[in-house]
Amino acid sequence: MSGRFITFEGIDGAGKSTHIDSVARHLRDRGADLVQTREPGGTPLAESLRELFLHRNMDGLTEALLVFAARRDHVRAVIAPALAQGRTVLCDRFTDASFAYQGGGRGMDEAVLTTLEGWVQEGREPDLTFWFDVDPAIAAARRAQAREADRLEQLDLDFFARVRGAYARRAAQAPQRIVRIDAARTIDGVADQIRAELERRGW
Ligand SMILES: Nc1ncnc2c1ncn2[C@@H]1O[C@H](COP(=O)(O)OP(=O)(O)OP(=O)(O)O)[C@@H](O)[C@H]1O
Ligand SMILES: Cc1cn([C@H]2C[C@H](O)[C@@H](COP(=O)(O)O)O2)c(=O)[nH]c1=O
Repeated sequence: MSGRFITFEGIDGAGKSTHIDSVARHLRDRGADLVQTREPGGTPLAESLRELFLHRNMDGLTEALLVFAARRDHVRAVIAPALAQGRTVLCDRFTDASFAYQGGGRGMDEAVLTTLEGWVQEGREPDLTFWFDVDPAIAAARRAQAREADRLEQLDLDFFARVRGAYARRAAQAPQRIVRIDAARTIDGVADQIRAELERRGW
């Protein structure tokens, strides 16, 4: 039996990383054999591409080609084998981020992204995606408290408003898969929403 593939999405600083470990604990306590990973990244090659992606200037198409190249290696080497073994994969970002950042944020043609998605994923997509939705100004304030900004995090609020809008459109297109989390709430309030969704699914 194929394992479950769960992804975590949202604008930078929405709070995804804060909650992935507790989702992992919740699922392990219920017997899941887990793989925790992230994008861009998750393999030595994809982590090298991540460093280039986060720190070198490039246009939207180059960004898309890099994240999908990293994804191809990650899917082949980590995600597909784990799912084939019946393991649960928790991934901090996946292809929804490409539609949100390169599509919504950079204005890339979605048809190009859809073609890359088809080549790279060969029909595989997440079973469940938690979309951490928060106002870009709140996310920016959280990031400013937490760390130095990387290349994308230095972009303005309009960029993140476009990214957020693209996530909202993706969620509307896939309401069974993409679950909106109100990430403006307290950390405990966000954790409650996630736990409720996992329990609703009996996971
Ligand atoms: N609900 C919340 N309320 C207040 N602060 C929060 C909340 N969730 C997370 N934070 C804080 O905001 C900062 C960013 O959180 P986190 O790193 O989890 O975001 P992220 O979505 O993973 O960001 P990125 O995608 O850029 O890595 C951290 O300092 C975290 O402690
Ligand atoms: C997968 C993916 C990611 N991005 C962007 C989104 C973030 O700004 C960074 C990753 O950093 P994080 O700390 O892991 O959130 O990369 C993107 O633009 N396109 C993608 O497909």
